[in-house]
Amino acid sequence: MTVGSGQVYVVTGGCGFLGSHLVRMLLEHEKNISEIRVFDLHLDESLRTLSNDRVKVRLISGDISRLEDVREALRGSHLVIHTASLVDVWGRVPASKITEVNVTGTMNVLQACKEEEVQYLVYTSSMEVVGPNIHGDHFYRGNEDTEYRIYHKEPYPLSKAKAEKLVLEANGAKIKGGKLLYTCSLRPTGIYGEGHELMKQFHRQGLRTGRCVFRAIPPAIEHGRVYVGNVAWMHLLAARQLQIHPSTLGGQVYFCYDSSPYKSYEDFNMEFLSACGFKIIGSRPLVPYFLLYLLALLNALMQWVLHGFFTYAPILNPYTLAVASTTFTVQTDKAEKHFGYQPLYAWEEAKKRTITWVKSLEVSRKDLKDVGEKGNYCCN
Ligand SMILES: NC(=O)c1ccc[n+]([C@@H]2O[C@H](COP(=O)([O-])OP(=O)(O)OC[C@H]3O[C@@H](n4cnc5c(N)ncnc54)[C@H](O)[C@@H]3O)[C@@H](O)[C@H]2O)c1
Ligand SMILES: C[C@@H](CO)CCC[C@@H](C)[C@H]1CC[C@H]2[C@@H]3[C@H](O)C=C4C[C@@H](O)CC[C@]4(C)[C@H]3CC[C@]12C
Repeated sequence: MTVGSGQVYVVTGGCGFLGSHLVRMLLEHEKNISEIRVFDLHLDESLRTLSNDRVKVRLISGDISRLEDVREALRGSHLVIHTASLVDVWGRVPASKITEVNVTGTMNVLQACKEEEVQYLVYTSSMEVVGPNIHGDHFYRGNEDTEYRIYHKEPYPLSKAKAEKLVLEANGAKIKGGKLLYTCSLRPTGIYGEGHELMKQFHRQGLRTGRCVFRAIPPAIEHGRVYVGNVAWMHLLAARQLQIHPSTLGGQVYFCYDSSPYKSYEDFNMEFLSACGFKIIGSRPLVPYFLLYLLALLNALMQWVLHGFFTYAPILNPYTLAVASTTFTVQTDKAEKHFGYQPLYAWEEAKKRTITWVKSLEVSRKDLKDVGEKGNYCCN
């Protein structure tokens, strides 16, 4: 295999949901690279096979919270896309671990950039660095300048906000050799698409309830969603343009957006699940909000009681309920203005791809155990 003399990109968390899409996106659309280093705690060996004549995909097993691992991965590279993170809003992982990976890990990436002379860093942040807040203030089609009462209490958003602040503060810092470091931060809303773990859970849950989804959230609550392919595309463009126009992109934050429709979390999921015969029951929530809130509180109490015996971490807790029940949607064109971003996938294409993937879950489940739901496999 002959590999050219292009740039070397490091993708931390490159085996994750977003990370693996990003690696594929770089391979297909970024002509200027000769090596992609996929740095992750848990390696997905299938990515190795993506190497081609032009680009080598190198899998590096390492822990972002260990500076030495990060330094080694970054040595001799040109640019880092830092997506590695512990994504947990359910209490599956202790808060200290989330901080260690998300905050200390990001400090390590910054430190390694300085010591290993890597000039460019694109950070995957989250809408959660802004909100929704626990007061339930709606953020209705806002942009990067919209005023909002930012209030963080939960470990995940708190850690993402701290990490993003560190990343932005590091913009313009001197690195070894005297050059400057340039950083920017991308803030996706709820990402969806092929490989989305939570969608798998909702799909499994729906099969258990006879392909019925019981409406819990008022349909008027808008929840921002963005297709994973477009998030990856925006990372690619940001990485490219950060090097060409560092003074424009450096130190900036950008929401990740595309043409996905503004809908409630449940109605949006139904865009895909309905293609597999799922139905949403109720045009309004079937359970009053206060009961749902009590259930969420009960779940939190159970988690606390059972702590030490086993990890009880159901999908519904007071925080996830607050996020799902508060409008948070983005309408902006900052990324378009600053670096020419336009979604690569139109909504219809993103939807088609996601439906194909959701349908493939049905096939694999059927192959696995032929679950005795015969006749229920009624994908259109
Ligand atoms: N999923 C979403 O809806 C969403 C929305 C906004 C932002 N984000 C952000 O996007 C990024 C990617 O999220 P995702 O949904 O693909 O999550 P993911 O869990 O699928 O991917 C994260 C990856 O990071 C790796 N990782 C975790 N701890 C590590 C460690 N100590 N060292 C090295 N690697 C480690 C994991 O193994 C995993 O492959 C994260 O930064 C997340 O905060 C996600
Ligand atoms: C009340 C339930 C009835 O069906 C629905 C609960 C749904 C919640 C579990 C999810 C609703 C919104 C999600 C979050 C959002 O999409 C954005 C996120 C940002 C990202 O950085 C991490 C994931 C998440 C926090 C995501 C998590 C799951 C929800 C809270």
